Amino acid sequence: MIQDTLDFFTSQWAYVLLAGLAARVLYNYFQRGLWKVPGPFIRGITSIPRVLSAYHGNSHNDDISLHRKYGKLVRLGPNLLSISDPAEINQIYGIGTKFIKSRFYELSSAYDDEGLVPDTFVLTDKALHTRMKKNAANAYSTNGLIQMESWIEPVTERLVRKLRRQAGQPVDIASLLKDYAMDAVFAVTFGRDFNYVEEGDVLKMYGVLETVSDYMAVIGQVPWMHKFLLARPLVARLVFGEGGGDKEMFQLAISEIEAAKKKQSEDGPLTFLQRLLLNQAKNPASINDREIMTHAFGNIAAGSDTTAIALRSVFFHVLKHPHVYEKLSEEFSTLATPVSFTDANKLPYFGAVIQESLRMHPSVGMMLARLVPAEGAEICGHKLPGGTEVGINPWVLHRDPEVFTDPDSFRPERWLPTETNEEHLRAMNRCFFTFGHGAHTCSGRWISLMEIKKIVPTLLINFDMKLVKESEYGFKNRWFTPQHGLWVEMTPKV
Ligand code: HEM
Repeated sequence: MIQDTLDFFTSQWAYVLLAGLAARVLYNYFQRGLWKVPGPFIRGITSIPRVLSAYHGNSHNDDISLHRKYGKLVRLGPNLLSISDPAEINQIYGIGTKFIKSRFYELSSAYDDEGLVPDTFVLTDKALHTRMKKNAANAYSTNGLIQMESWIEPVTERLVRKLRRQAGQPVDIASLLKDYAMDAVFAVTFGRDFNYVEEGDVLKMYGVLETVSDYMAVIGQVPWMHKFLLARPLVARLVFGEGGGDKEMFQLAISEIEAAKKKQSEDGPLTFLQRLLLNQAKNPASINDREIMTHAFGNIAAGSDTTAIALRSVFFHVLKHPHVYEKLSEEFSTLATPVSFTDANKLPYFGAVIQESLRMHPSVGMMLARLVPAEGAEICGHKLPGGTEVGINPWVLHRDPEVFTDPDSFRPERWLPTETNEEHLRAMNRCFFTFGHGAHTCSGRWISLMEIKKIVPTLLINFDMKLVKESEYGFKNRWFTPQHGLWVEMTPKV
């Protein structure tokens, strides 16, 4: 009997394979009642088109097109739904939400001898997440920020000096801005930097961060594969080398903590790290060394590429639109030098230019994915079962014409009360997703805004800037959306 069955399967293997495949396709499509959600049929049966879209670095445009065709809720994969509906923001991302981060984030989770490193970016444990948010809140606050500002000053001066040396020839500021952002985030975090602006990637971190970002973008669409890939120590060693990847960054953060502990003082402008050590000295139970290390490491991983992308977007859009350049230069003429964050933060047109540049080109190009809680949820009129992966992609929401009129046009004026009424402005601000939203909103938002608000006026005050070789500007969506080829001619003003 058994032999007969085996004989049947071996002689008819092609049909058996086809039947298995058909069963899987049907299961994918009809599973969990998601078949009623609008979207292309193929997206409901397999993740392959989604993986390919991510691989080609164009998933933001694919997602925008799908939403324009299918509406506010679109099925992007068998268990993956994209949402572009302001009415659903609170339910999914609000402070008290029951939705947690999806398995997508496991791909960037780091582990040490004690287990999962408690990086707020990946935590699904709400209590631990709240503790981590709280124990560094004053270091990320605008109050803490003013203290950290002076640490960025030497980095800003260094960049200006370098650009002066390169005057008269086209300079690709895309890579320079990345070096600047790296030095700046090191400077505010540790009170010292590694002179990326002059020396380049001395710590060999760019390759690691790029690999992680590429990996998240593509394998993040099929996160079950992670356990066969970088989650395996052997594979991680093959990709990053012995002791490579996050381990070296941890080590760096740990040695900075040890050094900072030796010269701890409340005097002078505090760095991010000193602020956390002070919190620990005042209330040892509130934060331990491992948590301090995690925050410091998180700053470098989360705060360099993202800020560089934002800076490139601001410069690209300003240089591409001469009337914006002119208006901005006029506003900057009121600023004293060196430019202070407090002064720059008061300029309304500059604020609008930043907001619009970050709307046009958010640093994160894929959905901020969450899991529907076990009891299920109703989203855009559809009852979704627990465990469905849902999320809003900043690129999609920012191109929603119901929220942002003429969404493909760069128009800073839309953010000013002279053009947009209070109610609509509130709605636009709620849909501004560049820094995420709610419980997991970006902790370092003000650190990056401080960097932007200092370096943009500083460069435009010091140089006449002209965009050249515009066709070389572009980007691939790799979860992060890092642009390349921002060629500029810099002419010193004095
Ligand atoms: C323009 C620059 C930046 C952008 C566009 C940006 C964007 C984001 C986004 C979208 C998230 C939320 C991810 C999610 O919900 O899944 C996030 C989280 C985070 N960002 Fe940023 N970021 C920027 C700069 C920074 C900087 C400079 C730092 C640190 C110095 C930083 C630290 C963090 C941390 C720690 C989180 C995790 C917060 C949490 O989950 O509670 N970011 N960022």
